[in-house]
Amino acid sequence: MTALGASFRGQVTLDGPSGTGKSSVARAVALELGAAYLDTGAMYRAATVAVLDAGVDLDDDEGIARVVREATIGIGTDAATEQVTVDDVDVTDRIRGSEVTRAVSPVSAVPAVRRMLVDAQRALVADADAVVVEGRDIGTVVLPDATLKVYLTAAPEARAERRADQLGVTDPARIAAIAEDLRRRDAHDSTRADSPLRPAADSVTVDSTHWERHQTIARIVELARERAEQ
Ligand SMILES: Nc1ncnc2c1ncn2[C@@H]1O[C@H](COP(=O)(O)OP(=O)(O)O)[C@@H](O)[C@H]1O
Ligand SMILES: Nc1ccn([C@@H]2O[C@H](COP(=O)(O)OP(=O)(O)O)[C@@H](O)[C@H]2O)c(=O)n1
Repeated sequence: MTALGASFRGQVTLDGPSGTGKSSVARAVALELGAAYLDTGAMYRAATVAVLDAGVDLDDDEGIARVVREATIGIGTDAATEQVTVDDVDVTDRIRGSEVTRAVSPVSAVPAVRRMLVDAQRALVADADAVVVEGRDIGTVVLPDATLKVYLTAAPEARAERRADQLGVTDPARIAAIAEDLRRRDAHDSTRADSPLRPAADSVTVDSTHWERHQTIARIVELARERAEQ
């Protein structure tokens, strides 16, 4: 049957390092496929807000796990809206701030935190006929039987430039600091013991270095429709 206009049923996972375009691309792919959407990074960021507000040390794995267990993280699966809450307080803007960005990798490396959030992620998408889920371990751990697994990459310079543009930063010294921050977080995410960032064996790598955003979106929609028809 023809792919054009056909409704998509299945799961698409999008993993990759920071600044490759996962969030913006995944949301657009979900809208185009008429699918639900889950930003798992936003969940780890919300957990980090709870940890920071509790004043727990970032070396204290047990303390971190206790705070995250007691926090109620609210996140929707509608690609058209973005709202994240912690204990009913809206943290949608705060989770993108530099304080949270600096602390999120150590919080997300705590195995007990990952177990809680992975369970929550599976529950959130369990009833969806079609869903796009993005993060670091979605194809490898959260949804190992997904219809299509994409590993999104881009050259480090392109990623830093995109993040700088997104934040409205033009000063070369600040762009260099953003690049260093991405490098440090990717190294932390890729080398942690529990569910490190890596491509799933059955993933398709999409390199967006020389592509416009719309080209990346079109390629992933095409791959998803092809896969769903097989
Ligand atoms: N292919 C692309 N070319 C140029 N800019 C892009 C591309 N993909 C995404 N962007 C931009 O890069 C920035 C970072 O994207 P984002 O979706 O936040 O990445 P991630 O979720 O992987 O960290 C956004 O401003 C986005 O619009
Ligand atoms: N599935 C996921 C998603 C995010 N994360 C963690 O959460 C952090 C923030 O994820 P994000 O997707 O919001 O980050 P960006 O790529 O948008 O910068 C990552 O650096 C990881 O440390 C994770 O461990 N597992």
